[in-house]
Amino acid sequence: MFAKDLQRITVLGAGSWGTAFAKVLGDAGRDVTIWARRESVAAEIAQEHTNGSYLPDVKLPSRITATADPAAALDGAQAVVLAVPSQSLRANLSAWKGLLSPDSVLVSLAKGVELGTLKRMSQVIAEIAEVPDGQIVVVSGPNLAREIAQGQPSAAVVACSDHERAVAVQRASFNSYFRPYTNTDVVGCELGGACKNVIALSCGMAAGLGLGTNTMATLITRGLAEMARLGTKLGADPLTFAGLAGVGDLVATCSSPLSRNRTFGERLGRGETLEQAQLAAGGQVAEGVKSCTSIRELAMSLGVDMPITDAMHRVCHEGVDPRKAGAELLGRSQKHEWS
Ligand SMILES: NC(=O)C1=CN([C@@H]2O[C@H](COP(=O)(O)OP(=O)(O)OC[C@H]3O[C@@H](n4cnc5c(N)ncnc54)[C@H](O)[C@@H]3O)[C@@H](O)[C@H]2O)C=CC1
Ligand SMILES: O=C(CO)COP(=O)(O)O
Repeated sequence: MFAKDLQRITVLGAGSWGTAFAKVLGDAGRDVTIWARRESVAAEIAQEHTNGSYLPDVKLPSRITATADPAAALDGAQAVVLAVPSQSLRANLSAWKGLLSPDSVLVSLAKGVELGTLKRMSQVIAEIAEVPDGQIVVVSGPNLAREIAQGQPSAAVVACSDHERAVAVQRASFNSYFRPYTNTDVVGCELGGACKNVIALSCGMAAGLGLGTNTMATLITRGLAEMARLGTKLGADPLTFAGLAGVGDLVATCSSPLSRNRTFGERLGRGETLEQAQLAAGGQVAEGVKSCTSIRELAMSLGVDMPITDAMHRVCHEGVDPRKAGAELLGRSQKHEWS
């Protein structure tokens, strides 16, 4: 039986969002332990209550502790928040598997689709942790880590096929600046989160090319159309894409200079190479760079047309010039808005 009042929560991953979400939980009155890969980051969080590498100038609640030892971090956890990048979730979770309590609620923060398997993060978690879908909760929405860590108001979606578990995570994360809504459409929420990173790359690229608001709005709206096409083909509720995990996150990520994906795209648009943009990202993850390939493959396998995603894959991985990719997008055969 899972605990309806999730009091002891472990966050695995001390990057931007893992740390900001730990703060959300701490500010909601929960006892939080963060696992950090680096000893120095764990020590800084535990002793100074800061994580300067990822969230400079943010003070964390003193009730948050941290360790670099996963066994110590997971001891007694009623919920485990997975806050590592999508493409490393499988390897990390495989290493932690034997340390998880069978009843823990597993909360996924990652926004991506796995290369090779083309699986959503909750599918990877179900496979590796060998837990039923109803034990996995997805958090998604317009949640730029820096703004949330500063206590700026934001809402999110907490999605789980088991409504009671979604409610438990909703209660555990609700505070004066963070307002989570429940949803049972896990597929739609996960695809919204993964696909918007790719569209944010395209918006950044357009900005880097010196293009303005009309282009941006076009990419956001047509990006929404293509993610909804993929989602509904996979059984998602079309309404989800009109919500926080769809249009909400698209608008935030595509328009904010804080977005790593948008920033990455902007560098490519200005003429930097993939390697230069990666170097400038300083190790922080821009998920869209890999997800454009996995989402494109997933769409192709289902016969779903995703032209912006396809263009991003070709720019990032086939050396196509952003200007040429843009011209090709515009020159596609003419069609009805909803066909
Ligand atoms: N930063 C944000 O504003 C938001 C991020 N997300 C999603 O949350 C997930 C985690 O993102 P962030 O915390 O921002 O990432 P980040 O790059 O800031 O931190 C990643 C964390 O994972 C750890 N890690 C463990 N194994 C790793 C490996 N093999 N490679 C790289 N890092 C590894 C790193 O040490 C670090 O603590 C991503 O899927 C991202 O799309 C979702 C909402 C908001
Ligand atoms: O997911 C996010 C906001 O909701 C963060 O976007 P970036 O990963 O592009 O920074």
